[in-house]
Amino acid sequence: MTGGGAWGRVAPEGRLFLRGRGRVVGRLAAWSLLESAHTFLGGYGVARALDDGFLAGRTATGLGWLAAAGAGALIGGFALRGVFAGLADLVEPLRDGLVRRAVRQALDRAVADPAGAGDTGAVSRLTQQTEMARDSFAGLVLTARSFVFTAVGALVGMAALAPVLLLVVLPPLLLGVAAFLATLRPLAAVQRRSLDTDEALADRVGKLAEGLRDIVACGGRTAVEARAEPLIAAQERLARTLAGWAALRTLALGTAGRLPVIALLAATPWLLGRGITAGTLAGGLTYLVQALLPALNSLMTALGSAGTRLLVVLERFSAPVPPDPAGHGTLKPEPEPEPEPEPEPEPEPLSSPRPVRPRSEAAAELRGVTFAYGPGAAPVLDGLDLLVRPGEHLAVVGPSGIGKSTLTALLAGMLSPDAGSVLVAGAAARRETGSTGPDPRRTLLPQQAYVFTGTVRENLTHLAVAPGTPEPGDARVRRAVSALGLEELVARLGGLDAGVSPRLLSRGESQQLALAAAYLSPAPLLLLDEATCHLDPAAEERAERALADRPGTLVVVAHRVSSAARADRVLVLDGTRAVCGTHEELPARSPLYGDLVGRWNQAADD
Ligand SMILES: Nc1ncnc2c1ncn2[C@@H]1O[C@H](COP(=O)(O)OP(=O)(O)OP(=O)(O)O)[C@@H](O)[C@H]1O
Repeated sequence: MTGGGAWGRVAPEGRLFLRGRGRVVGRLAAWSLLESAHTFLGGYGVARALDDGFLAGRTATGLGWLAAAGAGALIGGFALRGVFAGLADLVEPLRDGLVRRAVRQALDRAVADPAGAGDTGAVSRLTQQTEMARDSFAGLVLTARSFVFTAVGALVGMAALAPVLLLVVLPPLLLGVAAFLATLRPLAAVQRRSLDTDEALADRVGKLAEGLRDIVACGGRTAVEARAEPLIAAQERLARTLAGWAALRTLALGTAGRLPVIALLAATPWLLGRGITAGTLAGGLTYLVQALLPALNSLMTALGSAGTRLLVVLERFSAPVPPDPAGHGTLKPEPEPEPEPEPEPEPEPLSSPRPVRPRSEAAAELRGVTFAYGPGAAPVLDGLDLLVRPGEHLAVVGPSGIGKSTLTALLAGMLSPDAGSVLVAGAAARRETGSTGPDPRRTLLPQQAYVFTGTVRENLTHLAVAPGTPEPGDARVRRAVSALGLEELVARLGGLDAGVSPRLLSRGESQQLALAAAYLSPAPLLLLDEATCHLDPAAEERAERALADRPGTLVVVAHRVSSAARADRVLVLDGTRAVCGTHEELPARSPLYGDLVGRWNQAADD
């Protein structure tokens, strides 16, 4: 929406509001007229005091005229009292009307979307924004009225002193005011867009912050950055535009405020030549410097700040209430760029130009790894050796808190060992600081699945998006969906290009989407840290088999014995001891594993 559009919606309502309040406006105008008398007397008194009094040697007359000007100031003060009383009658009904409207909007939204998060902006509209509108409106009425009646008093005064003064003063004054007024609409439009973009950015960054750990762990930085960047760039552009308009406004203010004074001073010899007296000149300057310019200054400041603020706030109140199942409020961010068309032909999984491990080396290796969370803490892993073969499916089991997640974090390069080394594809596991984008060597899926607001397709392919690598094509995405058995879920969500709202998904459904994303990831090593814990045994089996069949190595932190039984080998963590072997041979070598299997079988028999 543009500022012009906002104005178009707000202006008729504003006219309607004022039309119903003719008497209040009339009372305000009457009090303000008294202010004009004050302005008139200010300049006229000075001119007469000089010409008829002090310069003519009649000091008493001069003092008399100055006293008259002073009395004008008293009248002005009295008038202002009446103005404030009238102002309350105009401003309070506006506030009441806005409060009523905010409540109606919140109710309408709740009725339109009973399952939604509700109108989250209603409280702000009811409190802060209503007060903001009231203050801005009061300030605007006060200054606009003051300017109009001061200008009337000053211009009538100049005309009474010598109409030729108007010839000199009016052109620069009108030029500056016109230039200033011309900046108002574009400025409001930019401010409105800037506010929208700022809110959209805050919304997006807030959501990203919630899943930051998972984004880093899953190597989703590039995909996430690609989505936030257009908003940041738009905000930067708007800030520059705003600064440009603000500079123009300052220039206009300077023209209207200072140029008439300079013009009057520059025209002094010409004016004196046409019989204008020193007192008349002093009176003209008094009108400009003491009345017109301060009033103009206040008006422009109020219009520039309170005016545009009022426009933006009122526009929010007059916004229709759209059904918003995602609960994102009524504001629209800058449109995001259309996604690039999908390149064809599509590459096969793992055949991307990224680093591919040589077949001969270990997929991952721990050599004498010791790790503790802190210098004084007991080590979680102590001298652990482990070699994960290329293409192997390894399950890690052990009691809660034994160090399974710590092990996957070391393999994911998120932690560094205190002693020993961790290698992935033959190189140190630690990710280089500053590296961005999906990790080309491995993908870690934590228990808390990362699903973001975007399309189903984006949620499935974000781990496969990297600079220089084409996105997976439709056929590959559908293969992943079918391998994981997600056809029904994808259909229910509305297809690959339908939007996903993470809060509407169950934890199991989120995990299934994340698993499909891992399936499409080209990284040769997949690390699943209880990433199937919200799936039923059948869905878990299907997912694990699909991921194990995918070219590459799979390490799974298993929370069911059935999951371990499917793996090529099982690593049992038991205290600081670790035993590794096949599901069949392990019960004889690890009492803990034997116990686990025994209890599992018994539960199955029951
Ligand atoms: N960030 C941390 N700071 C300090 N201690 C930690 C931290 N993370 C884990 N620990 C501790 O390290 C030990 C191993 O934790 P870890 O999460 O690796 O175990 P786990 O086997 O994965 O447990 P679970 O099966 O419950 O997830 C636990 O005692 C845990 O309390």
